[in-house]
Amino acid sequence: MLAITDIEKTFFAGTVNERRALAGLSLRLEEGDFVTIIGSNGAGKSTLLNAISGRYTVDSGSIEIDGRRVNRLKEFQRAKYIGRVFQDPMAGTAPTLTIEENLALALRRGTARGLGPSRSRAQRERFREELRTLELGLEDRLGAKVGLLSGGQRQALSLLMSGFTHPSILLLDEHTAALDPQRAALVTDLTERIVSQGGLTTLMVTHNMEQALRLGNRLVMMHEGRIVFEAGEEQKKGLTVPALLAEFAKIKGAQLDDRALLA
Ligand SMILES: Nc1ncnc2c1ncn2[C@@H]1O[C@H](COP(=O)(O)OP(=O)(O)OP(=O)(O)O)[C@@H](O)[C@H]1O
Repeated sequence: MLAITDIEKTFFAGTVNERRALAGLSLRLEEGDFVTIIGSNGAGKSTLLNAISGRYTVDSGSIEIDGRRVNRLKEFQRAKYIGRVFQDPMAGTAPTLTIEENLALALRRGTARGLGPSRSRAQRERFREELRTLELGLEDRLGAKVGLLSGGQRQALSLLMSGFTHPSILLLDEHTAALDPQRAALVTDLTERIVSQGGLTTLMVTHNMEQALRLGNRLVMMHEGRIVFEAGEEQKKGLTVPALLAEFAKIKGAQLDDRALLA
């Protein structure tokens, strides 16, 4: 469960560069909710994810994860509740470690216990099985350094690792945006599978409206640090890209030809 109440974040307050990135935003996700977030450039989407993860502290308001207020916790202290896959494929995995070592680290983080040698063979078999489902041929490359993998392969691995740790909240920050269309489609499919298999409570930022409509059970649109449109489970099923554009056009000052939102 994630409960965000009336959060504010202003960068460079009181200077000519002042930017009010979050302007009294509230959002609540129940266990298993998968919410997609769309919005124009500078709407505050990344700031919202950074506020949840603890990269930025908010100026006011509260953030609760599973009923616990986390405002004062540092990013590394929140990490045990939060999984995150970034736009940059280089960000989510340890490049100098092998695929097996990365997966083992994720698994250990999730279960909080070490593995004896007798379990390591079973563990390796489990990794092979899991990797096979990605259909990227990684099951035969357990000893390969992750730094040698392609962007799509690394994003797929990051998602798999998120499934292992079973975070209270999974944050996906335009995690398919840097991939070519074919790999983006593969990672989108994988996202759907891992989130639904794990019943993960998930927030996904995307500029791709088709993806925002296809994935998740709820959708929110942000503009100028606020949520300006929200579609629940039933409403989302009936939504189309033109309908979303029409909603966006209703917002004061918004341009229908906003390239970022149309992408
Ligand atoms: N570290 C920072 N320092 C100063 N200003 C920032 C910082 N991070 C974000 N901002 C500002 O806060 C506002 C919201 O930015 P944010 O990156 O959250 O938007 P976004 O919705 O993720 O945009 P995009 O779709 O372009 O990634 C913008 O005006 C941005 O310039």
